[in-house]
Amino acid sequence: MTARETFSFQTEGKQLLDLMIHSVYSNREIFLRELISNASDALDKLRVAALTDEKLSPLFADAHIRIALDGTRRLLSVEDNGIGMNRDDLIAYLGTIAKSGTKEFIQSLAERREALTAELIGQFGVGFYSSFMVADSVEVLTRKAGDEAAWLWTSSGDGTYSLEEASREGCGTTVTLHLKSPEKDEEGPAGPDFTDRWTIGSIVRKYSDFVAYPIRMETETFDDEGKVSGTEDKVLNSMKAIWARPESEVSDEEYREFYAHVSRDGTDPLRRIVYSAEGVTSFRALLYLPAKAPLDLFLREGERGIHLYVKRVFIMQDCKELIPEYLRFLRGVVDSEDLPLNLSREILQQDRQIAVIRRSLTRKVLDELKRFRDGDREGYLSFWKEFGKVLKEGIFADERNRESLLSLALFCTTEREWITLDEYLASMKPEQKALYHLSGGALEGLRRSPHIEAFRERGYEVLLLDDPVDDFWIDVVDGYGEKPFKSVAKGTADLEEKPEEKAEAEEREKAFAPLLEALSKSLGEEVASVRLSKRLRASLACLVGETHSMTPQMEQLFRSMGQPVPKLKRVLEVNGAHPVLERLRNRFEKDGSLGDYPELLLGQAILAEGGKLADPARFSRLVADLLVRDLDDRR
Ligand SMILES: Nc1ncnc2c1ncn2[C@@H]1O[C@H](COP(=O)(O)OP(=O)(O)OP(=O)(O)O)[C@@H](O)[C@H]1O
Repeated sequence: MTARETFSFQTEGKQLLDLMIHSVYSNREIFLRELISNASDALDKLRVAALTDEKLSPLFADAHIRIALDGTRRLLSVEDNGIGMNRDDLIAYLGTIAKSGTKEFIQSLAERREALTAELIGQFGVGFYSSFMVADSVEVLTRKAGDEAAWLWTSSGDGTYSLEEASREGCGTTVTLHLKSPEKDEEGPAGPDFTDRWTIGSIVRKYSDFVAYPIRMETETFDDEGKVSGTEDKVLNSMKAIWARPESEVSDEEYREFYAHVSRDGTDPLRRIVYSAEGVTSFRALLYLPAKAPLDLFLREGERGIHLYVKRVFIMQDCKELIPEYLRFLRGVVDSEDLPLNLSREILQQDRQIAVIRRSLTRKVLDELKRFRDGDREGYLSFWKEFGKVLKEGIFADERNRESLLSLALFCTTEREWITLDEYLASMKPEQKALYHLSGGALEGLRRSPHIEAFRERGYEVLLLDDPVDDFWIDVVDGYGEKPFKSVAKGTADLEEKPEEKAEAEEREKAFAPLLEALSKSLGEEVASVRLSKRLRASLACLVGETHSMTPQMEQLFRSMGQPVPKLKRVLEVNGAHPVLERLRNRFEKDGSLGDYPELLLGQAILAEGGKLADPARFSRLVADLLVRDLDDRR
């Protein structure tokens, strides 16, 4: 036997424990749900391991979870005969927080010294550590399936834990909580008594009724006269797969609890999708739209939450193949009637039936989202604000459902907030030829951009695409509702002109030609060319891309990813009707000089679109020189 060793929790583990111990969280009973979920996961893991390892298969017998209570010593234990943990597992799983996102989140909470509220707890799975909300100390006695050695992990939540070799009959894990005494407990003697059988029974039924393994608890038996005659193990949960029951027979409460179980999210979901497909491929699905985006939504290794079952038997967690990447925020289960039980991750990728399930689920989810959009716009908007960015990835990636996804998207425009493309089309001017849009930067900047001036003047609404992902899909989509998409910051503005405007523009073109050529020459490699603008009204200058060129934001993104990108050259458009241009032309015609104006015009156009100057110090010097000259002139 090895001696007892003491370890420190990893920093974030300490911080999480600290938050758990010192926060008053009204819903502390969820610690039991967390322990039961872990036990149920451990049984799932053993069952799956036993499928491929013959030595383990006899171990998966009489799979169960057992709760034991001792009121005198204030003990509560949750025991399972699942996969168990070895020494390394204990250090890796109970000494560290492995989940990406959670770590950063805890750190930022601890730095801000923010109290752990139900809302915050909801944003990450509280897991095993939640035991410390109700216990002074916790013991974990565990033995990994296939191992002889067992281990005892103990901690009082004070920043350290200890490990020592121990013995345990059979594989599995027993988590024993030394419950806080009522005097030390924040809720005092009036709080729930977690050693009371009735209390525990109702907590189990409330949160864990559908757990697929029996949750047993020793219960007193009574003789005919009502006297305690002994004890026996009673099963507390119904074990009914919630998705296999008709929707009308399941209460909202049960659906909510199941969501908490599969998602480990403490916030109620926004909506559920219950789906049953019959035919060549039969399956049932119970999916949820979470209310809040998880912390790892944009991390490559983030969790993808659909669990796969075959004929009510758990097969695997986070089955990525069941839904497209852009629906990765969905949580829930899919239960197939036809797939084999011994599915491996490799087989999954090529399985034809999985592909059929994915197509059918995608269609169903998109239909449900349309219903959501039409039936509860406010709710849908809150969904869109959390997950719209992810759905928009689908516009790019899923050609088959592109039209549907476009119809689901909400946009802010120069005139309105959060409208659909159909709403945009419905209020379009009759002569308007395209769905105009502008991308790059934050909404406020876009709203003030010089590029939109002529469009606004004509009453054309411009879609403001402020998500970086917009630059990707907008390039692959031809149009919507038979109208093309057109950037107001690319190509020449093809706004129709009245005959007198046309004549005036031609006149101006001629008059400005020599100046434009000289400006273009002076700016050299900085711009593709300099031309008179049809889109500017009040502003002096702006930069526009070629019709199919990258936006500056995309250029920056590719560069930051280390990809070689040719330098983007854009056209400098100047406003011929602006007094500065008029005066510059006079000066140029008089003595052929341009002074610092080419650089000033270019810098000014970059600043107006919220861009970054290559040499801000130099630009600021040029402006200062200009100010001196102006002030000198006034002396
Ligand atoms: N009863 C158990 N049997 C085997 N392993 C367990 C058991 N309880 C916990 N573990 C291991 O410890 C890990 C950490 O558990 P914890 O409850 O903190 O987080 P989690 O279950 O992974 O995530 P969540 O935050 O979603 O609860 C688990 O992932 C699992 O590997």
